[in-house]
Amino acid sequence: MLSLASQIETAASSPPIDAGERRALYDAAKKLLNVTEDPFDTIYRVNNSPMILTFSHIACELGIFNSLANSTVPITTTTLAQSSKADPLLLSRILCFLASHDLIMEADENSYAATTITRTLARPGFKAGIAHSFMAIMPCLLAAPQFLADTKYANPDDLVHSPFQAAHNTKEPAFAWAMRQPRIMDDFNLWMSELHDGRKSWLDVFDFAEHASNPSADTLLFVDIGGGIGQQCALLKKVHPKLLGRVVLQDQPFVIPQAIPVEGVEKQSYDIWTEQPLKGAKVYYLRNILHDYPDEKSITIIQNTLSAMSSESVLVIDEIIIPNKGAHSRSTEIDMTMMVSFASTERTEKQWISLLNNAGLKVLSKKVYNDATGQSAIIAVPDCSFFFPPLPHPRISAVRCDPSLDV
Ligand SMILES: C[S@@+](CC[C@H](N)C(=O)[O-])C[C@H]1O[C@@H](n2cnc3c(N)ncnc32)[C@H](O)[C@@H]1O
Repeated sequence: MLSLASQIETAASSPPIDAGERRALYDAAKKLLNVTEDPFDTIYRVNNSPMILTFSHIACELGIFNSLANSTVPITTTTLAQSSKADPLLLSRILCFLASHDLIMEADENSYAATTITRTLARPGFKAGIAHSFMAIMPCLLAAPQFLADTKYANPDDLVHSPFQAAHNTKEPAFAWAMRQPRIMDDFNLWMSELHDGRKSWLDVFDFAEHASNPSADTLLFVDIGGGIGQQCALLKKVHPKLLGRVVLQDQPFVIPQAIPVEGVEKQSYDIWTEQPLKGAKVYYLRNILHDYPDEKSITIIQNTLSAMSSESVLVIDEIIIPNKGAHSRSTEIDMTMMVSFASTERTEKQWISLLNNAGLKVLSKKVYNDATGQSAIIAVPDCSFFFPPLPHPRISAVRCDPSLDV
């Protein structure tokens, strides 16, 4: 055992560079931690976990991670107090806490330096993520126990009656409320951009060009329904710059003006509770929309889209699929966030299939593109057999004969 401990020490002082090797070592170390943790360590870790978020947020606001990350030499508490304008005594206590949790390194008495974690926390998008979690989500988590007790532990499914409304003292849905909070929206958008920037996306697992099959300039190529500020339209244009056809971003009237300007992307105000006005697009796309709503409302959104689909159309649903067994903590954490802030849900594979079938869709394929979160592209078309008289849909007839494609 001693030799294993010293091997771990060696690995810690010189971690592998290869991403795969690092991940394997990290996963193994986590397993080891879980089985070796002393009960007192467990209870203190659980009890005090909100402190990490709280004081990381405070340190971000004071610019501590940035100052350390930008310096090649350790910085004293006095200098950090001068640059942050915080009381040196207060700051010394916060720095001591951060160092004890390895978020920064104690180089000497009252002197600190950056670690890999410090540099991570100094990234603008990650800082924004911390601020968003602290200011928007944490109050909902605090309100959740009383809210769930008051509602007799019913599964929250009303987006204007969730811990969010109790926490933020509002009657509005979370998004409508957030739109009037510039700091929250700025942090959220920055955080979402950082989360998805340069990472795998649905376009890595869905062959858009093949599906579009030689579009012309006026082909309605892509409609991103509830597409927010238009990151996926921008991504599509970046990945397929030469593809002809119309790319349309749809969202609420107050969101559309905030969309990022991208040449060739049309913007349209559209309300998802009404029939889709753009008919016969090659690809309709819903990303992180259905997880905001319970099944009944999700079915309405899907059917409003379905009514516009032609035999050439597919619906791409870009959402987390939680495996029926063995979910990753990243996806269950997002599920809890959905519960407390939108009274909504991430869905398991079984729940997705049931929802989509009930909405009159047939799933052609589902492809996971982020193993940790289970974020996936679900490709679906109208299920002709659901309708009477049946709709002609060439893709369906082929698929329906091949039970191996059933997911
Ligand atoms: C969780 S965000 C997802 C945004 C984007 N699809 C993405 O994945 O980044 C939900 C989006 O749905 C939009 N939305 C909410 N209610 C809507 C409505 N009634 N009509 C159209 N869009 C709506 C919001 O404005 C927001 O942009």
